[in-house]
Amino acid sequence: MTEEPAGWGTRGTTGVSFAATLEFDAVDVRLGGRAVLSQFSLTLRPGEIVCLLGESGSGKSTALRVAAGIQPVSAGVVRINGEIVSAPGMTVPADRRGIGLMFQDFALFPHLTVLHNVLFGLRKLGRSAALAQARAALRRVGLGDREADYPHMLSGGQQQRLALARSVAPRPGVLLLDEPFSSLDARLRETVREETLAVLRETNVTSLIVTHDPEEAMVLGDRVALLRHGCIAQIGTGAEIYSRPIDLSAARFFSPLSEIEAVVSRGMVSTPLGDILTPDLADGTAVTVAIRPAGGARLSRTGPGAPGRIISKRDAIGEDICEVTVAGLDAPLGVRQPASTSLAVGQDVYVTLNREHVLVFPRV
Ligand SMILES: Nc1ncnc2c1ncn2[C@@H]1O[C@H](COP(=O)(O)OP(=O)(O)OP(=O)(O)O)[C@@H](O)[C@H]1O
Repeated sequence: MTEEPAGWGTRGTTGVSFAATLEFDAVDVRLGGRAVLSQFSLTLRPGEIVCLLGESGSGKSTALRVAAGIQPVSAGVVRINGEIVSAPGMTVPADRRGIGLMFQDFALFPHLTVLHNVLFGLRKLGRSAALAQARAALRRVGLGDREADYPHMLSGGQQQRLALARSVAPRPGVLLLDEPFSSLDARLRETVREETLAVLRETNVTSLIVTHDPEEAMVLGDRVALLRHGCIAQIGTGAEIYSRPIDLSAARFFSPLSEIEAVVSRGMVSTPLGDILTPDLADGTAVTVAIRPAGGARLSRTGPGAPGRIISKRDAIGEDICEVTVAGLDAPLGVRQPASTSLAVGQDVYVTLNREHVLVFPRV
């Protein structure tokens, strides 16, 4: 097992795929008598990267298995490049869909060398073309000098790179990735994620990535689809979903929130942290005001602002994570802000809201 992985290969040297469209059209999947996917519709444009984000059990992996042809559908159709590949009673098998798969456990063949793991997916090519394509893919992920090794001789990060090389070497039209970084430690994950994204961009392969990590989805996806109970609750760019979540539960998915209940009066809601204009809501509407720890409120030693007191403070890398009591609030307010030596537990501070990171949802 190698502890320190070597760097990745030269960017821009991956073969290019003929990117395909992938379309789920009103797909239902029933398992064990329950609806796991329900009227699930989603279209990926050629070369687009879409992340499926959702709670455990929301149906993300099932959607991926449907696209892969491993899971039959109970209703609806799936099309790849306009051709129906799944319909009730008809499932084109995975190896005839022009897709690549990458799973969280990498699913490498332990008894095959690094090179033969990649060659496995290139059996349809002639020997010399397959070798050239496999070696180019291995060089691109920085494993050009490891082709005779076996997977167990690679570090976790290198195994991930081998899995990526193996899945893009055949130049699939669609690549399906299920939690591809979840087995890597946090330090490695960021680099591997960046380089994987570079490879996906270079190959221009249409990619559907399953993740339960909102930050990962925002970093990777051209669009992010938020799945809830087997159908898409919201879809948009990561920034759109983060800044304009459709409801409180979508907002909670991205970060913990401090929540204040209030009622709209004269076009605004009054909170212990100040007034918030709500021109789109009728007077008398009961709302939840949700404040994000990162950016929602700011602490300073001098006013203006609502007076509060820091009751806990943790040091994250470059950030302070504080809890602040404010008169009139039922629970302490969570605030993350750039690290400052001037803030300490027990200290009196002033709290100001940043409207851009404060969300107001009508209560249902
Ligand atoms: N073979 C099966 N029989 C019955 N229920 C199943 C079967 N496979 C999956 N399910 C159920 O379907 C639901 C969705 O599963 P799925 O694996 O797609 O969710 P997920 O969003 O990928 O979750 P996770 O993030 O935990 O992997 C879950 O409630 C699961 O228990």
